[in-house]
Amino acid sequence: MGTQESVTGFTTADLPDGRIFVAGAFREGRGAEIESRFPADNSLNRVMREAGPEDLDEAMAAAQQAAADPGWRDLLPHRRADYLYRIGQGIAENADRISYIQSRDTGKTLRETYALAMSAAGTFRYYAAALETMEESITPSRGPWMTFSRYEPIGVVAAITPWNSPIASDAQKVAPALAAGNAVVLKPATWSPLVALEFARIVSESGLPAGLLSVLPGGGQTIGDGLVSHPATGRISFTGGTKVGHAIAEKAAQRLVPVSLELGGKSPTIVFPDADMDQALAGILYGMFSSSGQSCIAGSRLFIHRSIYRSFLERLVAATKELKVGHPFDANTQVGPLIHPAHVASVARWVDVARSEGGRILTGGARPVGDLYKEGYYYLPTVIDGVDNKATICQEEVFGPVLVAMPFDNEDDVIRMSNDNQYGLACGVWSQDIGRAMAIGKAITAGTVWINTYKQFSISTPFGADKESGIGREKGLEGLRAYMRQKSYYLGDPGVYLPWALPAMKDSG
Ligand SMILES: NC(=O)C1=CN([C@@H]2O[C@H](COP(=O)(O)OP(=O)(O)OC[C@H]3O[C@@H](n4cnc5c(N)ncnc54)[C@H](O)[C@@H]3O)[C@@H](O)[C@H]2O)C=CC1
Ligand SMILES: CN(C=O)/C=C(\CC(=O)O)C(=O)O
Repeated sequence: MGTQESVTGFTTADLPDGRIFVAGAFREGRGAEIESRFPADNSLNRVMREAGPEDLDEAMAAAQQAAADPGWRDLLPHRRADYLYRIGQGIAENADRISYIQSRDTGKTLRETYALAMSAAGTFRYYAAALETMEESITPSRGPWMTFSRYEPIGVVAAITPWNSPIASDAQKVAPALAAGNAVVLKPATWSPLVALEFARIVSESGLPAGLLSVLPGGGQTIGDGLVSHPATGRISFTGGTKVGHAIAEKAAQRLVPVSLELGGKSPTIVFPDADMDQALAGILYGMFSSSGQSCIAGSRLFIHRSIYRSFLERLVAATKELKVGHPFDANTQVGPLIHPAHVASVARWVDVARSEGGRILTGGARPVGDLYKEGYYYLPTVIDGVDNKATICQEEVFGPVLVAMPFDNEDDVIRMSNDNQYGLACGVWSQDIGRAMAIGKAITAGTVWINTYKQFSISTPFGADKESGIGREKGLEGLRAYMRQKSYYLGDPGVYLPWALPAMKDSG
């Protein structure tokens, strides 16, 4: 793979050395030994030790101490912003390196991982700017006092992230949590431990006081569960699968710890006959098969109006066959490998489920063959039809490059089918009748509606959903408030003496 590696300007020597980041220092973890491997060819990234329970306890103690330190707790917002600006600048200056490390971690293409790195840099800049401009609120007085809200830090935030877009999801939690004046203990996914450690290096170089961030790669059942259960955890911010989200929410409920949950999806995309077909085709391919389909918002259920079903589906299948499935370092690659062999097997099992339900595999449905693919964790972009919306393959999240297409007859029909699903994360509508598209978007249960576009993100726009797709919102100012505690103040007017009892109630007789 040397030739591919050389195009990056980096080698595996540039990968983080695998030490975890605890209370401002890098050191070997005291947990299990793991291997991090490159999904493109199964080559070794690092052998490292994950965090152990002792590391978690030390990180949490340091976080508590750092959060309570007046030097941080009482720091004025624009001074906290200085740290976030420095971290954002550090990420931007190291974007190529972060991109390489994240690609080695996850198998995502360099184009995708560079975009995620710059997204993370923008996230830190956005929340720094928010800190400098966010206003508190004086509420209309209803008595001889002035009323206003103050927003205070929570204390220690447990941030738990998935493997599909680690640097972006790490930043979307750590930046607002620090901006709000908290300390953060971050646990990245077991399958993508390295880029979070590069992130830790950049944060460390920003001069952020020790203890305010620790990064503990470790198992979900050990470090993840330990974070959720730890008495010092004041808020849990989780992104991952719905099943784990439920488990975390149940644990958090025992201590009434607030949670934000960014979970799974099975998002519908709808194509009307008046859509710009070329635009819709490009958007649907990107919305489904970029990130190799490993995206929470992947448009994995495609509803095509019956009048154009055959013609549009034929174009879609032909275009899917043309997608470049290749090495993540190849600039022409559109679809790279999946994260892990176990995930390839999971995706293949879902395609077998579709077959068992009468699904027709119109393209894909297998691993690619050829020297390039034999060591990597590849799976072909797959399009299936011939099943109805009640089928398991239409109800469950695959989190891989598998699209299911179905016809619809009218707006009521497609709204009903779109909502007939446990998830409610996102939806896409392709129509040049914007009034209709807005009405469809309003009627579908989804946290994000894309109209004549798809899978576009902005840190200034809240993201999240309901039903089995989560609780709460990330990004935007809502994403900042989530890491604060609102406190109401009543400031009594001078010289006003409160009557002993409230004015007598009017005689109700
Ligand atoms: N809604 C959103 O914004 C996003 C949602 N996702 C979802 O994430 C999933 C794929 O990511 P995975 O890492 O496979 O999800 P996962 O749920 O298996 O793991 C997510 C994180 O939780 C940890 N974890 C696992 N069990 C835990 C437990 N009992 N207690 C605490 N932590 C635990 C894991 O180690 C990992 O760090 C998909 O369902 C996808 O839809 C992914 C990206 C964005
Ligand atoms: C939530 N989200 C982006 O904000 C999801 C993404 C892209 C990313 O993580 O940046 C995804 O699932 O691919």
